[in-house]
Amino acid sequence: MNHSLSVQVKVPASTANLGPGFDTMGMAFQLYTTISMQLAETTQISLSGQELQGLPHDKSNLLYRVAADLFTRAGLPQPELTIEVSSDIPLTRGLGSSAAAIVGALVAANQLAGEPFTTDQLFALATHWEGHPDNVGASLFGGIVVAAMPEHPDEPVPYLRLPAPPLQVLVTIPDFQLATAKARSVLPKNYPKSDVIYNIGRSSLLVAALAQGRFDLLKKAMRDRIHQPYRAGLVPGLDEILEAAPDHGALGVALSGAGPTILCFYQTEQEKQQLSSFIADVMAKREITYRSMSLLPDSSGVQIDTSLLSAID
Ligand SMILES: Nc1ncnc2c1ncn2[C@@H]1O[C@H](COP(=O)(O)OP(=O)(O)OP(=O)(O)O)[C@@H](O)[C@H]1O
Ligand SMILES: N[C@@H](CCO)C(=O)O
Repeated sequence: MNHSLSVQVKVPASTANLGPGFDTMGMAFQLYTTISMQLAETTQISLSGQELQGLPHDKSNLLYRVAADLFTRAGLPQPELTIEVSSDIPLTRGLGSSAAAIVGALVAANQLAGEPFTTDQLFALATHWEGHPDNVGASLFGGIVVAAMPEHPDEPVPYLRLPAPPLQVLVTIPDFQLATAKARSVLPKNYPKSDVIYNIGRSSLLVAALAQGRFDLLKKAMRDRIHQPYRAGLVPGLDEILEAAPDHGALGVALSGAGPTILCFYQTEQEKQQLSSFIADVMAKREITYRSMSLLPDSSGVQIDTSLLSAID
């Protein structure tokens, strides 16, 4: 355990699924949560920024629980920690806030614990906490990560990373929260074979299209029958935007993660303007307030900055 180390990590937001790649594909964004962590006499958690309002300041905070679990798994005593966190990632909106928190807490705690775990082991731990590898993989490695759940909990997460595509993303973030657990509770237990085949075809095509830069295929490859149709009832306007955004400038369109954020890929300013006014019309018809952001993919994944406290004292 390194008592004199202070570590700061900067973790990107992410989108999951990209349409058909349910629980399998993630892409990181240049929008970040920053976490500083050091060993202390008593645990203190300070949160700054609008996005983190209402989260707990005690040991029930997700960041502390994840960090403390890493210490236990490393055979170390429960730590007392000073944690400072600030975030620009909207909470519970489908932009991977929980994945960024989990990845940040694991990576920071691993540094303080003397790096007992490899990055691939941290990926497995993050997947265990989040329940699926898509958002956490993107936050950890950056770019696009394609990953599958391991067949046994002790096995590594099989994954491949693709470079971030040279595309921009317009995210439409409705002014309401949608917890992942709720958005998963509306999904059926079983699917018709035709829907499963539909999604296998499209997610395979999507990975190949992204790998070869064939962005003309995104419109067709990003369609989905496994989760978006069931979640449409929770996200007003989603159906219409999924259907018509490609006719209004989108190269491809999907629900971001579990929603309610909707993402559209675009390349030119003209496409962005066209999309923005189409989405404004759809949302106005349903009286849904929202904010938009233009985001770029992140290629770096989690970034670690360590300093010895004695050096800065
Ligand atoms: N920085 C943070 N510190 C502590 N807890 C956090 C932090 N960020 C997120 N969380 C926890 O994660 C919850 C949100 O997780 P949830 O999976 O519902 O949404 P999301 O991760 O933003 O969206 P999605 O998984 O669809 O991309 C918050 O309610 C909070 O409990
Ligand atoms: N793949 C997950 C992402 C949200 O955590 C879902 O769609 O439920």
